[in-house]
Amino acid sequence: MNLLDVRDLRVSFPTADGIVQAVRGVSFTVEPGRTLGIVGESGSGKSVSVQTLMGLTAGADVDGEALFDGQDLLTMGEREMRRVRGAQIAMIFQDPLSSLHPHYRVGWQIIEMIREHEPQMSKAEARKRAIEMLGLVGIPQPDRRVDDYPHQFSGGMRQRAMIAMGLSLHPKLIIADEPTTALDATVQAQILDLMRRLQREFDTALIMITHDLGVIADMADDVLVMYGGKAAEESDRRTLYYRPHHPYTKGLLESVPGASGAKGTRLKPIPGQPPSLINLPGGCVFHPRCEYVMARCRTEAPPLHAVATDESGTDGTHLSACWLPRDAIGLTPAAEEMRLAAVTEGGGPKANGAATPAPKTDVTKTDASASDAPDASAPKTDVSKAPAQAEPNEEGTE
Ligand SMILES: Nc1ncnc2c1ncn2[C@@H]1O[C@H](COP(=O)(O)OP(=O)(O)OP(=O)(O)O)[C@@H](O)[C@H]1O
Repeated sequence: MNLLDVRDLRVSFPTADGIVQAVRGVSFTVEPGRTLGIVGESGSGKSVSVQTLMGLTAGADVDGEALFDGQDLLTMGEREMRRVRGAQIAMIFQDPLSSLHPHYRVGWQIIEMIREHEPQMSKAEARKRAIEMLGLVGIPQPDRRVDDYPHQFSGGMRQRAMIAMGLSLHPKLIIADEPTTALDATVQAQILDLMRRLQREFDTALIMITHDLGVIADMADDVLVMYGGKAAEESDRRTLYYRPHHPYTKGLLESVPGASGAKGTRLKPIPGQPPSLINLPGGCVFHPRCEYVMARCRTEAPPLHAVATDESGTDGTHLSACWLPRDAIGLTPAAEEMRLAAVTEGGGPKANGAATPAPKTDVTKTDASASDAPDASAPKTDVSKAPAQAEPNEEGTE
C-alpha cells in the first residue's frame, strides 16, 4: 500500500503580477522504504509541491488530494498537521539553519522536539536519544557535542544534526529538499550515503528534491521529472536514465556529463528558459524549447500517458506527457529516427539539434495576455551541476 498518494495537486499564488500557477495537476505515490526523486529546473514547482503537503504554503490556493496513511494532508487542521510534521513526516532543507535555531544548543533543540511529540519521555531519556542520534549520523563525541551551538558545527555537521533531528522521532517519510546542494562534493557523498543507510535501517520512505541528476542516480528508486508545474515524465530510475521518452528528460540527461545512457555523446544544454508560471505558453508547456516540436504541440497539451517501458512495449509504469510516438524511447539512433520521422509527419521543422522556437502567432494562449516567450521573471535554468558519477548506481549498463 502507498504511504503517500498525491492526486491532481494544484497550487497557485495570487500576486500583484498575476496568478502564479506553481503546481498544475501533479500526481505521485511513495511506498514505504522507497525513494522518489523529484527533479527539474529551478521554478518547476518541486518545492511548492512538498511544502504544500506540509501545510507550509500560506496564502496559496490549493486543490487536489494528498493521502498520507489514508488521511488527507490538504484538509488537515493545523493542530493535527503539527502532530504529523516532525513525528511522521520530517523535512530536511538545504539550509540547516532554517531548522536549527542559532541561539539554542543543538542537543536542546533535538530534545525539545522529541519531548513535544513524546511528552511522557523524561528529559534525561530524550537527551540520551539525542546523543544516540547524533552518534548515528556521525557526529564525533556526541555526548560532548550535544551541548554545542549550531555555529560550532561545520556545514556538513549541521546537515548531519538536522538529519539526526529529523530521524529522532522515527518518521515514516522524510522529505529532503536539496539537502546537499550547499555542501562540497565529498561531504555531499557522505551525507547521501548516511541518508541511504539510515533509510534502510528505519525503513523510511524518502522524497528527494533536487536539480542534480547525479543525486537522483545515487538515491532514487522512482523519478518524477517536473517542468512548468507539471509532470513531464515518471518512471523507475533505470527506465528514466536509459529509455527517456520526454524531450525535456532527454535534454536534462544530455546536458549533464555522464548522466546520459548514451556514452561519448557531446554535452548539449537545453536552449532557452523555463516558462513564466504567470504567462504559460499554450499547448505543450515545453514546446518553445523543444527540438521535436510538431504542429499539435503548439495547441494541444499532451496528457501524461503510458509509453513503452522497453522494446516489448509498456507495462504502464513509464509515463510521459509528450506527443512523440510511444515507442520513441531512449537515446539510440533507432529512437532518434523514430522521433525525426514523427516530427516530419507531424508538421514540425526537421529537428536539427537546435531548438526551434514556435512563432508567436502559432501559439494558443492560456489567457488573453499570455505569451509563449519566457519573460524576465522566468526562473533561470539551473540543472547545471556536473556530478562526477551520474549514472544509476546499479550493476550493468546497456
Ligand atoms: N509564496 C509564493 N508566492 C508567489 N510565488 C511563489 C511563492 N512560492 C513559490 N512561488 C513560485 O512558484 C514557482 C515554483 O517554485 P518552487 O520553489 O516550487 O520551484 P522549484 O522547482 O522548487 O525551484 P528551486 O529548485 O529553485 O527551489 C516559482 O515560480 C516561484 O517563484
